[in-house]
Amino acid sequence: MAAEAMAAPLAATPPSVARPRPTPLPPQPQHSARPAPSSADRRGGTHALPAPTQRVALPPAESEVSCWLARGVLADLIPLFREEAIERLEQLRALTDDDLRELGLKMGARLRLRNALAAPSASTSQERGGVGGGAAPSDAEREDGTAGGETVGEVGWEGEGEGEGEGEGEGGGEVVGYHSSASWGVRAVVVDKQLANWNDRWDGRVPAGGAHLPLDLTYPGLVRVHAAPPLFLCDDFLSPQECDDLIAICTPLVTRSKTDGGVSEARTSRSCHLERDIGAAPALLKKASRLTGKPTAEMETPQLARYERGQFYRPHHDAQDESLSARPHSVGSANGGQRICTVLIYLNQPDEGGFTRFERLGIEVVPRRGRAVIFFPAFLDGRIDKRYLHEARPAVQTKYVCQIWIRQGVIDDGKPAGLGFALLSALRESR
Ligand SMILES: O=C(O)CCC(=O)C(=O)O
Ligand SMILES: [Fe+2]
Repeated sequence: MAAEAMAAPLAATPPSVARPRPTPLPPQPQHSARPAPSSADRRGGTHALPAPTQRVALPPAESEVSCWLARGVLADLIPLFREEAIERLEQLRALTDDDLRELGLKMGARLRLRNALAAPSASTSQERGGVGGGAAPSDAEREDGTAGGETVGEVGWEGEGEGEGEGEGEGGGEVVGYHSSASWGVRAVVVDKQLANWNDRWDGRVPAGGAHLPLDLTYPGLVRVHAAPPLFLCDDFLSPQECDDLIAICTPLVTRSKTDGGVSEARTSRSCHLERDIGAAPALLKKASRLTGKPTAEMETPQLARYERGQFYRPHHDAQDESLSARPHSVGSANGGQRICTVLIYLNQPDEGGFTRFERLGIEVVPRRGRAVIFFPAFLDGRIDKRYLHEARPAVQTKYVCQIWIRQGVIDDGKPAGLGFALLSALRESR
């Protein structure tokens, strides 16, 4: 389904591996004659919001109950409550002992559940801004602040640009800064020429006149580490507690990650999606919103992913590659438009491996707990920016990440939050 294709980034394959055939796409709605203004327009940008969206299912996201159960010793009950569509903690609380017995829960499980619900951690996520209690996993965390890998040099920061409008010329770029301290960790890599000229129908030219989503450059900790195209890091984007919460949620929920064509040998991690309005998601999306100026309704449900030793995500673009699509712009315009910004956050800090490599920029980002990497898979107008080809290098130790993909416009996920969507659409229409 088209929306799933967008929610799971397109996997691209190196030349030695057969390229997966683009998934045939269902008929797509046409752009409306009069697109509504986008948030960027309101900020003075020039791009147009994609057509009113078609209601297309997004990948299934985990419910509040699943996330809460996942945090404690109750993960075994997730399938049961999923099956019964018990999604909110208040629904769970309303179940009587008889109800639970009827659902087939043994006395031991009923007791565990009752005790867990009585604990302070069982207040709703909205009240707490987090998800239930339970010990966070202790894997792969380092407190000494170091990260593996050789760092090849140090240069001073050359100031921060405005994050857009540099999109002309050849695909090369300039690393404006990386730090010699490995704990800081952006390192230059020798660009693999084959990948740099890799056969994704990119001739090395960057579309003229392209602008990227502007960021709030005053966001605490935001640093531009690559000039053109811009690539930003933001350390401590998430606190250690927020990272631990997300890791704890994702551990029992993840299933094999998919790409545009479903399960693929190009992407071997496991992942899940969180509802936008429950658990840790709202706080997470709020930060992304502050950073990008985009409303959370224009963000996909956050994804959590886990890589075990040896798992990877081969070079790919996060945006729909129109040149590979049978219907240019189709997936993007179907619901929310193209992905124009990726906020990738590392939730833990492996000692080695798991770097995010941008081969065409000649840099690798070192995973560091709480660090966000921000880049722009497509320009504001929806054209893909192929300079951001990237991959997750094979993990050596378990690695956890969280991804937030921001679209050109509002995503209609068919959820009650659709009220917000409807209001926003109405507001935009009336302008
Ligand atoms: O895990 C990483 O380092 C990169 C993940 C990624 O590129 C993706 O999920 O689209
Ligand atoms: Fe990606």
